[in-house]
Amino acid sequence: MAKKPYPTVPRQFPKPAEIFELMQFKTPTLNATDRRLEKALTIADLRDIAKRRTPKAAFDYTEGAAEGEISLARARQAFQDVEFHPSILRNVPVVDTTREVLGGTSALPFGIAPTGFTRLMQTEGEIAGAGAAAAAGIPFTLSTLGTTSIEGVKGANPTGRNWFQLYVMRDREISYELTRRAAAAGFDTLFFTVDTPVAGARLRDKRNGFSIPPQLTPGTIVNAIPRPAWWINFLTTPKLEFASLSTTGGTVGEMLDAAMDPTISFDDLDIIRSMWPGKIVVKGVQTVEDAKLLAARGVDGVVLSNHGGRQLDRAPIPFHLLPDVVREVGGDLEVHVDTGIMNGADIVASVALGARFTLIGRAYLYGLMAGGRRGVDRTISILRSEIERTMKLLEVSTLDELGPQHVTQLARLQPIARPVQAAAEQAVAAKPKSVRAPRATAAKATATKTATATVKKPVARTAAAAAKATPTTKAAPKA
Ligand SMILES: Cc1cc2nc3c(=O)[nH]c(=O)nc-3n(C[C@H](O)[C@H](O)[C@H](O)COP(=O)(O)O)c2cc1C
Repeated sequence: MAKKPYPTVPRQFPKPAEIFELMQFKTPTLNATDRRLEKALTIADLRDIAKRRTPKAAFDYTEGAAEGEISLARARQAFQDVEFHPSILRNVPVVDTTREVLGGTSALPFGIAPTGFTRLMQTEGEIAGAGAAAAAGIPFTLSTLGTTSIEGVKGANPTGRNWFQLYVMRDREISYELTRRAAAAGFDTLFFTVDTPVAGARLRDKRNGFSIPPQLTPGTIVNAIPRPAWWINFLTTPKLEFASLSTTGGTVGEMLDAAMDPTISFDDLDIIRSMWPGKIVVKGVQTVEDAKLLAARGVDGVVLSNHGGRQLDRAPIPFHLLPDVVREVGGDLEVHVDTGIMNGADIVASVALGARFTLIGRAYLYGLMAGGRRGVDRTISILRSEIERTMKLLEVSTLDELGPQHVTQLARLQPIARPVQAAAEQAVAAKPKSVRAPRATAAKATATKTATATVKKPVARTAAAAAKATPTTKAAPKA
């Protein structure tokens, strides 16, 4: 045979031992839920499973946000627009993900956010959430609109950390009584939610005709056929209802509107604070100015949050607020952040920019809908491995080593407040000062002044945003 003009790999007969080596099959997972969950590698995968298994109205109630759902989309986008700056050769064989938060420890830098009507998503509801949190060593937050009682959650997480989220309602006594019960049950922190003076417009609920309690219509029956497990769970477990409130029917939005009080104020915060023996955190802070007011009032923490986009649409992106708020009040109180977290790397980025802690809402609920308690365990384990992997790739061994040098927030939408203010300032400067304005003009001048003052704050933020890295300066680490 003619010699080949290039080197070749020698050929042989297949060896049985080598074939056998290739045939080491994995023992099959017998439990169907585990089998399903094993295939979920990301929170987005859990979401896909959740969507297949949950009736449309319940899934949409969970996944949906307010109006055009722009707040949520932007918050998620902001996390995707993170650029990380890894260090190298720092010898990091293991990472420590524990975090001191609000006077206690959490094994991971996130906890489970308060969510209302949770047993709608899957019948195990808060019991699954609190149990999974207990197993993982992270805090669980029970909502005022929860479907399991304060004492029921304590039973599911007897030795771990439980937090209680409070809505101050029209009937103040209901809120005061819940506060007393949560304190008596040993919940260590109260989250006072302030972004819900009225309900946001959850249009999916309206379109789906979703009401409390859920009603059977021809549409829901057709939708139920491919989702028998959810219905079997629903019909064979205790009635789905709010554990701490009696409801009057209608959508969740209509119920919220009936229960909430748009007149709540800082005085209510002071009253609740005087009643609560533990730590108090205000959830739903959306401006630097409000964070400063709260720091001056001595609260223990704030959650930068727009309620997962379920309240005001086109609200500020909490993750973008983070550096400014941390700079202004980070020395006085703990700054937490939520809305849009779908990946452990989102949590790492938040910690790097100064968040003491983060909360997960839908990421937890997707797991719950995908597989009850096991699904929530899966959510936590996915996020844990993403956090650990990101830390190892950044070559930091503790969360405290993370800093702004590790993250650039790439700007996508630039505020245009600056030219507006510049024009207003120019107009004021152009006015001859020596001429005494007649009455009407004086009134106009005052109006211009007010307009200038109101655009000033966004401009200050604009300047801060501009100082953040933009796509053109993206290689520069954030100061
Ligand atoms: C279905 C659902 C119900 C919620 N219910 C409450 C609630 O009762 N009280 C509250 O303070 N926040 C509530 N939230 C907001 C969450 O606590 C959290 O701020 C939000 O989910 C974070 O955004 P994410 O879902 O993108 O993680 C709810 C969120 C969802 C998705």
